[in-house]
Amino acid sequence: MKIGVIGAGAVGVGVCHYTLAFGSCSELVLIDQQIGKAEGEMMDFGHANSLTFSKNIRLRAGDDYSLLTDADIVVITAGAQIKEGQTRDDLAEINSRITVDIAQKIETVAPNAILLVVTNPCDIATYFITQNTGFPADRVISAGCIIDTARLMKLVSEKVDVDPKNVSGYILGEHGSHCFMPWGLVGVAGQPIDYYCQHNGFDAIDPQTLLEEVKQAGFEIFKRKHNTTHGIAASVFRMIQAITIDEYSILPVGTLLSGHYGLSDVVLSLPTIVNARGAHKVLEHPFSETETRELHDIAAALQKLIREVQAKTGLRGIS
Ligand SMILES: NC(=O)c1ccc[n+]([C@@H]2O[C@H](COP(=O)([O-])OP(=O)(O)OC[C@H]3O[C@@H](n4cnc5c(N)ncnc54)[C@H](O)[C@@H]3O)[C@@H](O)[C@H]2O)c1
Repeated sequence: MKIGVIGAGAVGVGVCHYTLAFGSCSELVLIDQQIGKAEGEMMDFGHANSLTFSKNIRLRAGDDYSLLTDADIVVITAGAQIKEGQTRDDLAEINSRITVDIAQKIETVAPNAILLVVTNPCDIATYFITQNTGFPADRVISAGCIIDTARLMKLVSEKVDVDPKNVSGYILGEHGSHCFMPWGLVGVAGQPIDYYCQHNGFDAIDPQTLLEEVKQAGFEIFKRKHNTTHGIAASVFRMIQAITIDEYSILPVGTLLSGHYGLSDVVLSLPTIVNARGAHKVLEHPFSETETRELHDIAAALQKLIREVQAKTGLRGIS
């Protein structure tokens, strides 16, 4: 298994760290336009190879895409980072150009790779990659709402005093402000969350307040340390594991919809089975009328942004 990471910034290095510490691959390649940054990080990681718990993974770094030849998975984290006061959508034009250019370069050397797109706005970037490269849609996956769902689990766990891993539920839609939370899917140990609170002495949780907390969680971190790294790196590692182990894991990742819920020409996060071949299947859930309307409204908002980016960049998009 050969894994590539594009972008030796905070997120890319975090993904490398998880992969080296907990993952399993024979070769890890870090690419950045700042060649010294990529090389320095890999030299630094390489010193862990001498320690007994470390796997002797071949480490490569540089700015040359031929290093990625025949890579199985490539994680794209390169691009502009949000500045204070900006939203993820403010990066749409610049990062769509950057990520499409990167994906086209990857295609020349690793056409069978599965691409995991992290660069924000990740669902828009993923959309443009599917439209401007030959990668099939099931092999271009946005990290989407995995991190938002992890934040939901953590927030609920703190309110009801349990391990976040015992909290179920999903944030779906866009990784950003256009997301929604099907309340009927939020629960603890199989119990609906309202029932759990009522029977275990906890105050009822207000869904709107909770959703707002989830949306703000990234910005709260950003205000303090000017990036978010550990949660997103762990989310990407979760995707890498689902692929390398052929786990058929159901993850709230973003994929190009083709008729699901009556939607096409947009990348949205929905519970999706991920296996060794990529996004195997998007699950169709019996959402309420309100939730289905929310999903369609989110799709419309993203398609508006796609059209704006298309007009400014000339990238292929919605016809
Ligand atoms: N999807 C998510 O949940 C999520 C979470 C956190 C961050 N992000 C996004 O991930 C991206 C990276 O964040 P970061 O904190 O690592 O940023 P960073 O600024 O620390 O690193 C970005 C790296 O990309 C490199 N780069 C830029 N353009 C490049 C190109 N064309 N080719 C090669 N390398 C290039 C830069 O040299 C830099 O090293 C940002 O877009 C950020 O918004 C997404």
